[in-house]
Formats: sequence, C-alpha cells, structure tokens
Amino acid sequence: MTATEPATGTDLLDAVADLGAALRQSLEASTSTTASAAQLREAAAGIRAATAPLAALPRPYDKLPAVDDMARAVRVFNPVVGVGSGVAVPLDLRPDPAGGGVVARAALGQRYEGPPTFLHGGISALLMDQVLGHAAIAANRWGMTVGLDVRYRRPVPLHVTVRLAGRVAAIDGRRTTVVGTIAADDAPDVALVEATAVFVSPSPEVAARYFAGVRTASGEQVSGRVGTG
Ligand SMILES: CCCCCCCCCCCC(=O)SCCNC(=O)CCNC(=O)[C@H](O)C(C)(C)COP(=O)(O)OP(=O)(O)OC[C@H]1O[C@@H](n2cnc3c(N)ncnc32)[C@H](O)[C@@H]1OP(=O)(O)O
Repeated sequence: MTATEPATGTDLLDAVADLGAALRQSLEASTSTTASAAQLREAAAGIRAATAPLAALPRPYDKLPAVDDMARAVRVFNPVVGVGSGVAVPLDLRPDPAGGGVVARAALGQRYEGPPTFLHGGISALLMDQVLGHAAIAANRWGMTVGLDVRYRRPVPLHVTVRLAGRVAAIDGRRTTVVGTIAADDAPDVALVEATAVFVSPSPEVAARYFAGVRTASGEQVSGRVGTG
C-alpha cells in the first residue's frame, strides 16, 4: 500500500482512473500533435460531445468524491497524484526505502513544458509542494503550506525519468519543515530543483471554520485533517 494509492479497486474507481488516463493521453497528444486544423476541430467536437453527459451530473464541490479516502490521504482528483485527474502526472509516491520520507519517479510530458524541452518552473513548484506535503503526512504531520522556497539549479528535462523526494527536516509545535529535490533518476545526488516547505497544522478552531461545510460522499463531516487514520 502506498501513500497515494487508492484504497479499493472498485468498479467506480477503475472507471475514474480509466477516464483520467484518457484525459491525460488527450492533453499530451493535444500539445504534441502536428494534426491539421480540420483534424483538431474534429477532435474538439468529439471531446465536447463526450463531456456533455458528465457535465449534466455535477458533484457539489464541498462533497468529496465517493472514491476518495481522506483517512489514508487518497484524493483521486488531486492535480498532482490523483489517478482521476487529467492534469495530474499522476505521481505514485511511496515510502523512501533509503530512509525517512517519500519518493516518486516520473517522466514529465510536453503538457508541462516551460522553456522549450524543459519543465515549467511553476510545475516544479507544484510537484514539490505535493511531494513535501506527503512527506509531512507520512510523518503524521499533516498541515497546510505556509511557505514554499524553490531553487532552480538546472532545468528539468522532459521525457526523462526524474526522482522526486521529500523528507521532514524539522518539527516545531504545529510547524513542520520539509525539504526535497527533483533530480535525474540516473544522477539522484545532483539536484536540479531544491525545495523547502513549511506546513502548519491549522488550530482546531481554524480547521472547523475552513472545513465545516465539507462532507464525505456518505455525508460525514470532514475535519480537514488527513492521513491520521
Ligand atoms: C487527503 C490527502 C491530501 C494530500 C495532499 C497533501 C499535499 C498537499 C500539498 C498542497 C498543500 C496546499 O496546497 S495547502 C493550500 C495553500 N496554503 C494555504 O492556503 C494556507 C493558508 N494559511 C492559513 O490558512 C493559516 O496560516 C494556517 C491555517 C495554515 C495556520 O493558521 P492558524 O491555525 O491560525 O495558525 P497560526 O496561529 O497563524 O500559526 C501557527 C504557528 O505557525 C507559525 N506560522 C504561520 N505562518 C508561518 C509561516 N509562513 N512561516 C513560518 N511559521 C509560520 C505561526 O507563527 C505559529 O507559530 P507559534 O506561534 O505557534 O510558534
């Protein structure tokens, strides 16, 4: 069982993951195709037609998807790790066998491009926020990001397997400082990106205020705290 792996292999979850994979394939193809204008218009019409029946059955945004499992920090539409998300990689974060923290490997496609052939810096920051957040959760230190410092040492190449890692560096009251890197998988000691994030676990009063209206699919109230069993 991994930090980001969904809890059960239900038919709904399988279908959510299948649609997520199709969406990601579509986004990647749309940013890397040389198709003609006519072919692009035909594809757009087909995608709009396929979207209409989904849009006719909306889920209120304060009701969590039935396939989420907050107790295990599994959020299926999360934009970094969610298997159902069209914009997610999705990263498959696992405990780092080399020690504390979490690690994932991925090759990032053209849909994430910034400078030609390299990863967009904002995407690096997004990925680091998520990886470091999961490292905090893995240490039972869930919190919201209050600071994220990203150092771009070298550009991150697209279509090359990179290693993303994070580990807790310091704990101070409700504050957790987490550090991490993105590096080529075949040169893990040469950081392309270095990041430090501070996560603060909201006070119970603040958490109640932020998440009072949020319910699980079965109607239970959500405290906002995740990964705590
Ligand atoms: C399901 C799976 C999901 C899986 C997802 C897991 C990965 C998620 C990764 C993405 C995470 C996000 O995007 S989170 C979304 C982006 N972040 C946010 O929107 C957070 C906005 N910030 C806030 O709402 C607030 O600052 C809170 C709730 C975090 C804290 O408010 P609070 O509870 O009132 O606490 P407060 O008293 O202000 O601060 C508590 C202590 O932290 C210190 N502190 C506060 N801010 C800072 C700071 N920037 N840097 C250092 N220290 C700070 C204070 O000095 C204090 O120290 P002392 O006096 O006690 O010493």
